[in-house]
Amino acid sequence: MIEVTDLTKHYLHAGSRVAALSAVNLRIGQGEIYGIIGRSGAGKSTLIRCLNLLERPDSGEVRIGADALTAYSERQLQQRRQRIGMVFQHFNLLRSRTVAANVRFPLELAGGLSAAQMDARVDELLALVGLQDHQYKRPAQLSGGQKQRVGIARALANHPDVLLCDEATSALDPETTDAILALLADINRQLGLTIVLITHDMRVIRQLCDSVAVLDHGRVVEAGKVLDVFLQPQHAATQSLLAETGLGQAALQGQWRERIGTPLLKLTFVGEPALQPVLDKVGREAGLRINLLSGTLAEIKHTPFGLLLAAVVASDVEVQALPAIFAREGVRCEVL
Ligand SMILES: Nc1ncnc2c1ncn2[C@@H]1O[C@H](COP(=O)(O)OP(=O)(O)OP(=O)(O)O)[C@@H](O)[C@H]1O
Repeated sequence: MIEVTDLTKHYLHAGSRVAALSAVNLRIGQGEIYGIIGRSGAGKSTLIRCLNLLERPDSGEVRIGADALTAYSERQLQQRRQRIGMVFQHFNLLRSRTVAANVRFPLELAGGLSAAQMDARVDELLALVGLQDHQYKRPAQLSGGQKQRVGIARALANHPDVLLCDEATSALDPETTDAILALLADINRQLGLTIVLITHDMRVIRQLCDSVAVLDHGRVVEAGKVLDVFLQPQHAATQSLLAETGLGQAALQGQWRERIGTPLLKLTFVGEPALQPVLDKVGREAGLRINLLSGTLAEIKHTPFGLLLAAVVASDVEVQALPAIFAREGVRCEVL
């Protein structure tokens, strides 16, 4: 469990104090993949760097398991950081070293293993990230995705209990991003490792994370299970980030409410109902014609979900009865 309590951080800029983080609280469960999302300047980098105390907060506490990192001396922190892996946006590989030597580097720094033990560990890590055949190459001879695989192998070298990912896929194309996200999901499953990542991309959150916190102007404005936050976003910052993905209520509602002039239904399907012809069934049962205006079918971490906007020509009484009818089919219906 990672617990962040009342974390505050200011920077001095041109003689004035800029609040980068204001009273941030997070609870991240053991083995969870936890995403922190926000726009540029929201405080994401500052927050992730405060988690391993690369950045000292002004006040507040960071605990990882039983360790209160904020109370540690620099020397104690150096030791503890060896079990906090970090993956960077621009990989941060040593150019003069081979792939194997990059992965070996943190083992050399930590000490305690013989050369043969380090070699065996490097082989194991390269197999885990699928780079067995590239161990003698140098970073310049690798693709972006392969470089990030080296970065991930290096971060895992000393058996960390937490992996921090700082925009780990934002320098990669969409296909390579998918492959790296799949690798991180696989590592989380295989090793039971807690992963905390920062991103500005809701797609990363949707594909990979169990929980999410939305950061806005240095504050956590919303946090919870990804499914809940996606389907019922409470804060304007979350709604605006979701709208860009086509999954937000704002994008669904848009101008249509005014123009169509009939009640609109927002229908949310999670799991099996997302794949069933529920709209047709309910329309027949209620004797109403439901006109589909827009819709999305997607997955949140392998759970299918659908978000539909529909218009219905019906009396007020008939419309008010619809949420209960849809609920029987496992679909949430809101009359907008
Ligand atoms: N070293 C610094 N000195 C002064 N101000 C800083 C410093 N680092 C960050 N800030 C300010 O703190 C705030 C949060 O910055 P931070 O880099 O954490 O945001 P971010 O969400 O990671 O942004 P991005 O996505 O653009 O990297 C911003 O207003 C930024 O200008």
